[in-house]
Amino acid sequence: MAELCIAGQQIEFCWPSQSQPTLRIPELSIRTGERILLRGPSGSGKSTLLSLLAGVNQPTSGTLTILGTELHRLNQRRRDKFRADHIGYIFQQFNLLPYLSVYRNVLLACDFSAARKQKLAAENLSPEAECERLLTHLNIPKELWRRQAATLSVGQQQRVAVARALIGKPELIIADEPTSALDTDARDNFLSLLQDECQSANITLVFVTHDATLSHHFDRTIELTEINQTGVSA
Ligand SMILES: Nc1ncnc2c1ncn2[C@@H]1O[C@H](COP(=O)(O)OP(=O)(O)OP(=O)(O)O)[C@@H](O)[C@H]1O
Repeated sequence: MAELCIAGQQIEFCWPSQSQPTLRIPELSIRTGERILLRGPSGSGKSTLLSLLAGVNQPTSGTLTILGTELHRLNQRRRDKFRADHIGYIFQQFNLLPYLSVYRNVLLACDFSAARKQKLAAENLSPEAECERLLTHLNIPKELWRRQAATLSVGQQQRVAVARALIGKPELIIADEPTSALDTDARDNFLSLLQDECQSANITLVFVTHDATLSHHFDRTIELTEINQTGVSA
């Protein structure tokens, strides 16, 4: 059986301010290298589940293992390090540092992770060379690399955020609706580039969207309303 990147049993999560759990998921298995579309209506708990996968929040009960590690057993400092080393996160609003250059924004992910730098070094790559390869593959013209990130278009910022998530080949990429501001052509192009990079490095991808028309880009779609036994709350 293929190795699991994500394995969860009886995962339950309740926000401290809420009386009912947002998530109650009996079983969640995602194989290494699988590219998953996670879908569900607004308020169904997609971002909440991503926060558990990234170790930002911990399940209230049950077990959740990411790359063989139960993140809730780590202290905050080791969880942050685990995330920097092994997980690339693409946020809905990209979260680039607006006054830093495109180039520095991408390299930042390596500044925070010796493991990412080591992985590149093992392939005789410098972070700078990999940054340039990714920006080129993601169609960011060279004349933009020294510009402040905030001066780029939304679509360009989105691709810079992908380069930052991918640099140093983390094992897991989590993307929280990064395509919502794109038109259909730009979205398909963006997804193809992201998929290419994940496929070539055997990176597991968990990609959240409302949009069912994107499912053909992925190996498998998980409908949150089907696996979550609390039902939809919105
Ligand atoms: N920080 C928080 N504190 C308390 N409750 C929260 C918090 N974040 C989310 N929730 C609640 O958890 C439930 C699921 O929210 P979540 O953001 O995970 O849904 P979603 O599926 O990602 O929605 P959307 O598609 O609109 O982004 C909602 O009822 C929401 O009110």
